[in-house]
Amino acid sequence: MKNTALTFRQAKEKGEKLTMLTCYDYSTAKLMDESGVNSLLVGDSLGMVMMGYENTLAVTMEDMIHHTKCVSRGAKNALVIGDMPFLSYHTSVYDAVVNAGRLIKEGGAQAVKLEGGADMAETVAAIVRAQIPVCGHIGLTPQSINAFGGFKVQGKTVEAAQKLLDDAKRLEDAGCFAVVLECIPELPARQITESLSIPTVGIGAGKYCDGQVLVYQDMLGLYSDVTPKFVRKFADCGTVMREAFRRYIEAVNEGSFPSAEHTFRFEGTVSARVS
Ligand SMILES: Nc1nc(=O)c2c([nH]1)NC[C@@H]1CN(c3ccc(C(=O)N[C@@H](CCC(=O)O)C(=O)O)cc3)CN21
Ligand SMILES: CC(C)C(=O)C(=O)O
Ligand SMILES: [Mg+2]
Repeated sequence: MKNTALTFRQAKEKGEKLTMLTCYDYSTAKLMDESGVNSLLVGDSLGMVMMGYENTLAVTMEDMIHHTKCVSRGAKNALVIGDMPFLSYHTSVYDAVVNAGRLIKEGGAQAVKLEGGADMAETVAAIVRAQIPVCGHIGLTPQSINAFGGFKVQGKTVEAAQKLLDDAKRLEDAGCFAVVLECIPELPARQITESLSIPTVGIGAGKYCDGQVLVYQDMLGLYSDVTPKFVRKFADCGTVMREAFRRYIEAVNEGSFPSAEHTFRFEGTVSARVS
């Protein structure tokens, strides 16, 4: 059955965990959907893992729409969430609603995600008024890299943790159906999770969150430019892929590929050569 913003809220009421993975293309979306993940996040992390940028700031609405289209076509049951890229919602509430709408209308997503807390509450409320479900995102918000001075753990002091809890509550009040907690210690993540009626989805936020999300290239061992402490490699697909590419090159070079089974049959006689 199709996961929706509503089933996210209900999962928390039932005490069921939620799973989310980032996804950027059709074939991977199908594989993930078939494995039963609740949600596919077309993250602006695609700037790093798909495009090779050092951070997420250069990602455009066109990049996000392109990849969201690809993922939507492959997701039968998973909720597709389109990530709003840097500067697509900071310039005005109007811009935010228009750009959120594009991820839905053009990208085929069922929800959007944006970074920020109390400062974005008004923006979130306006998008929700347009009937677009919004997922919040607080803690390490990568689009704030220049303000933070790097990808750094947030909410380490009592004051910072209190601010995160206030932000989370403002997002819930503004109408978010879920909130991502990125790179914060276990205790504040647990307190936020217990204080909200909407689910928290953690990435580097410990085990007490209602759900978890990982960048799929990280969990498959396909990307190593940044290696956050919170990543578990569930498979070493990088090694599998490198080895397959090497075997292909070797087979072509030695002439064992393509063999007869991969070659089309000619129907004329061997002597009737084309000239
Ligand atoms: N491939 C990938 N995986 C991600 O999880 C991810 C992205 N890209 N791009 C967008 C953001 C950036 N993220 C990051 C990137 C680096 C760290 C990192 O290196 N953190 C340090 C903590 C530093 C500190 O102690 O403050 C670590 O050791 O985990 C964390 C999150 C998470 N997101
Ligand atoms: C890491 C997740 C939460 C994200 O925002 C992204 O992939 O862009
Ligand atoms: Mg993101």
